[in-house]
Amino acid sequence: MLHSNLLRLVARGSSSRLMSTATKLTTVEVNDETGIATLTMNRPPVNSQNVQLLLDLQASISEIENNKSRGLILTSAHSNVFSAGLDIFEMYNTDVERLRTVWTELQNVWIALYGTSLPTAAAINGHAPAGGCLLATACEYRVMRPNFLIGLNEAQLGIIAPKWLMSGFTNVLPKRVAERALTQGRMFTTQEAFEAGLVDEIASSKEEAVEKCAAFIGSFAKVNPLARGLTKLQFRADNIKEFEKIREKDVADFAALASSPEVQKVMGTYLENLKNKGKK
Ligand SMILES: CC/C=C\C/C=C\C/C=C\C/C=C/C(=O)SCCNC(=O)CCNC(=O)[C@H](O)C(C)(C)COP(=O)(O)OP(=O)(O)OC[C@H]1O[C@@H](n2cnc3c(N)ncnc32)[C@H](O)[C@@H]1OP(=O)(O)O
Repeated sequence: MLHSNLLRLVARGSSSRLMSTATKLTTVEVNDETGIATLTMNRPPVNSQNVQLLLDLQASISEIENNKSRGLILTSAHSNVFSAGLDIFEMYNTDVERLRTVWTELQNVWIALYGTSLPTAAAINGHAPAGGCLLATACEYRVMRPNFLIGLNEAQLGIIAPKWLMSGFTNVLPKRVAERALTQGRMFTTQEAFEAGLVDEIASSKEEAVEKCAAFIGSFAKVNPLARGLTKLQFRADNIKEFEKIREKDVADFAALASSPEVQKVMGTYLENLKNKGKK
């Protein structure tokens, strides 16, 4: 019998191990040769981030930190979407407590990923709007497949992303480019994202994206891991401190904003458009 919380299984041949987790919406596979863990989001159809996916992501990040992996690659099990961002269905017509939980768990995932000392990279094998872009930009390196879209489109939805949520984005883009993109709610094509520096490389397949991410993580092979990790965290310390200061208030602000009739109306219209898109 497989125990869901501790067994390590031989998954594909002898070169990688699927680390069993208590989770269902993410999997963790560690490459035996490189020691790098691949964390795959698997919530069909578009990895929209409901509370369960956010909890599973946290559990998988902890597992990777605890199993002495050399780095973490975040990717998606789906062919054309990395993650569609927060699950709008879960935020629509719900109570304030649920909204507080959604936001608290989004914060928890972000800080776990942004604040890990492990080397991290995102193999972006599909669209990455809003919360999808948030996860990708929490990583240190991004490789994306062609002809997809990535960006923080909140302004287009009439909503405001808090500063911590933008900080991965503003870390990697020049201030002027970031300001314009955020105020426009701009979605970048893969090529545009590459030219702007939002993604570091383009790969023609998911496998190639994962390989390029592994090569980035491998580039630290000769660097002392403690020195590397502490240096990374010094770069991120200001954003993390700012976030910790406003964390509680941010949950209250989000719950108030997302439960307001105006934003609920935006969500309703948005969901209608998404549903109608499927019928066209
Ligand atoms: C509107 C938000 C309001 C308030 C929040 C307030 C403040 C928060 C500030 C910032 C934090 C972050 C917020 C977010 O992340 S909000 C989510 C933003 N996401 C998007 O705008 C992406 C929407 N989706 C798409 O653009 C496309 O689906 C996508 C390009 C990802 C994939 O396209 P594709 O053609 O492959 O699939 P679709 O047919 O469009 O979708 C398939 C299926 O999935 C459902 N779907 C898509 N996205 C979501 C989602 N984010 N949440 C829930 N469900 C989603 C879609 O309805 C389809 O369902 P079905 O018709 O049943 O098959």
